[in-house]
Order: sequence, then structure tokens, then C-alpha cells
Amino acid sequence: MLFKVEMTVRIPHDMPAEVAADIKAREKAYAQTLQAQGKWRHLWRVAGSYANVSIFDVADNGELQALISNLPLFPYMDISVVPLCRHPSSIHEDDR
Ligand SMILES: O=C(O)C[C@H]1C=CC(=O)O1
Repeated sequence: MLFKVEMTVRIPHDMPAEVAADIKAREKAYAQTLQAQGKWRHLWRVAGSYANVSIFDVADNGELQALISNLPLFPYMDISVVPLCRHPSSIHEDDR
């Protein structure tokens, strides 16, 4: 199942820089692992914002919830999820 996920990062201003840097490093490693596994199919920066638009390819809502809630930045992001399905006019076979 495909999901569009939008994440806006809101790290508290009083978080020590080294704590924020550690969280971001762990977030990057986890995000790259999920991309290598094909579960995090697209990751785009929203120009001008500390936010991203992503496409996840997971088995079901439960897997999406598990992956997202394990993100190290999860406590510091506003997240919205939109389920997707194949468009009848799409020529891309992998859009499912
Ligand atoms: O920077 C972000 O958009 C938040 C998050 C998503 C992937 C990652 O490495 O950090």
C-alpha cells in the first residue's frame, strides 16, 4: 500500500545543539535504511521549509504506523498521512 506522508519538523528551540544533532543523525540512518529496503520510496524536501513530502510503500496501516513512530524525530514532527491508490490513467506499472 502506498501512502503520501508529510512531515514538518519542530525541534524545540531550547534543545541542546548536540542532542538535536544526535537525533538528526539517527533519523538520517533510519530513513536511509527504510529507503534501501524500498519502504520509503520517495523523500523530497519542501522548498523553503524544514519539511518533507514522502511516499511510503508498506504492507498496511499498521506497518506505516510502526515505521513512522520509530523515527527518532517522531516526537518533534507534525505528520499527516494520505492513502494512495493507482490512478486509472497512470502508465506506471509500479503505481499500485
Ligand atoms: O529532514 C526531514 O525532513 C525530517 C526527516 C526525514 C528524513 C530525515 O532524514 O529527516
